[in-house]
Amino acid sequence: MAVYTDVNEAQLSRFLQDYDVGSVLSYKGIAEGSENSNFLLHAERGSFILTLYEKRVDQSDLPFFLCLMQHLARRGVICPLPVQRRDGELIGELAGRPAAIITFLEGMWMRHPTVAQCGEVGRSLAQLHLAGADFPMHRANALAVEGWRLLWNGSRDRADEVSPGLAAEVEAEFTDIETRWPNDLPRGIIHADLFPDNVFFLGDRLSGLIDFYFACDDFYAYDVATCLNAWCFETDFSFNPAKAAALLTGYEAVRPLSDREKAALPLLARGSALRFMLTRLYDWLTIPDGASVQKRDPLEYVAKLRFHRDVTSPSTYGLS
Ligand SMILES: Nc1ncnc2c1ncn2[C@@H]1O[C@H](COP(=O)(O)OP(=O)(O)O)[C@@H](O)[C@H]1O
Ligand SMILES: N[C@@H](CCOP(=O)(O)O)C(=O)O
Repeated sequence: MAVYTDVNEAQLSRFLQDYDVGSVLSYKGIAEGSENSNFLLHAERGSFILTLYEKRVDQSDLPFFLCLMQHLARRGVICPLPVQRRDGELIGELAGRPAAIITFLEGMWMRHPTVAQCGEVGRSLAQLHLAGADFPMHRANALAVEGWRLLWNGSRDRADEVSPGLAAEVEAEFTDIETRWPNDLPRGIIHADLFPDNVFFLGDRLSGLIDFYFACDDFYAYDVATCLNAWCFETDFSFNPAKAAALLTGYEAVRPLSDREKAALPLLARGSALRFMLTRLYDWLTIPDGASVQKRDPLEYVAKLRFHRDVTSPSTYGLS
């Protein structure tokens, strides 16, 4: 689910008086998503997504996320455009939560993306990186290497409940990854969560990137590594080299990777797999069974971690 906070008609009508979108025609909660409460809103002047920001989002980050979407949309990235209130602000308050309206994007996310769609994602990711280069705001990656430790401290003692031996395996990963993590690769604004459920398609044409609520400053190649993990493995967790080659070729058609970025990819992909394994593990152990939030399988990311651990050359990903 992703409606944690309910909104009644009177509250919504009052909220919309601060916007120039006309009156409500209809609205309904959206089940997908996990962080915030989202509603599909049909108003007299169009269709929008209404988001109420919940506790997992730090309110002080909201101007960064919304101004970033505005910046990227103005530079041609196909992403939602936040709607300005009459007073020029992007954030209001609804049902006691900070709230915003963004434009609705047509399309569907792909549960089984094709090789061609992976190429489109690579291309769009590189466009996002270039378009974000002159964005004046900054946000440190709260889920960079140091942040992983905090998550791990909250789950280490129970990790073996999920898979025997997992605690020792993850400890060894931390030691290796923390020691070897690069500190001087090209960096800038990254999406940081560009999974298939955050990318819409109309056929093979990419029609939108959404969910910028993990966006931050970090290595561009780390964002590429996250996409390799999210897009280029099959449901049995096997790696699909054709999808990886297409994703990287699409990316490099817009922003070529340097030799150092390419050489770092196996380690970055391992680190990214560890990051998503840790958030999933934490949720797996802390969200009660039967809660309406969808829990994602941490073992999927253990399998990806193991795959990258054995990669000795970026050529495995289709790079020369
Ligand atoms: N701009 C948009 N256009 C169309 N649908 C959207 C848009 N933004 C969000 N959605 C819908 O809302 C769902 C949840 O959005 P998302 O930003 O991923 O939420 P969360 O941050 O809670 O994970 C998406 O899966 C999609 O169905
Ligand atoms: N993509 C992450 C979870 C974040 O969920 P989202 O609904 O905000 O995209 C994962 O798969 O672990």
